[in-house]
Amino acid sequence: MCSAGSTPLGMYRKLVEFHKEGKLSFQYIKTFNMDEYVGIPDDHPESYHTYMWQNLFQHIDIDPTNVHILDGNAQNLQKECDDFEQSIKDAGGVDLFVGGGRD
Ligand SMILES: O=P(O)(O)OC[C@H]1O[C@](O)(CO)[C@@H](O)[C@@H]1O
Repeated sequence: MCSAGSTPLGMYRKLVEFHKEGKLSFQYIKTFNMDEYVGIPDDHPESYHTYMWQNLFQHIDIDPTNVHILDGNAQNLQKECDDFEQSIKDAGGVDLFVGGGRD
């Protein structure tokens, strides 16, 4: 479970570094982000989609189908959250939670 914000940035940088040094692969990793803004496009500079791709995902070998970030533009936000919860359960639950700030 990933978060955005300033707290995990240093860790994301280290993960990218380890990957580039050939010490770490994300090939079999599934990620879920804890939140996303409602009503801004995924490619908005402030979205958590943009944050995650710019700071981590585009630099590592993660399979994009293993990246899960809530759709803040879903027609039915409750259903989006419920489906997201189910996807987490289907993936076997959360093994590691990377929080940020006071979360
Ligand atoms: O780590 P920071 O900069 O305090 O940011 C925390 C923010 O990041 C988020 O965790 C984003 O995922 C928010 O929920 C939270 O408000």
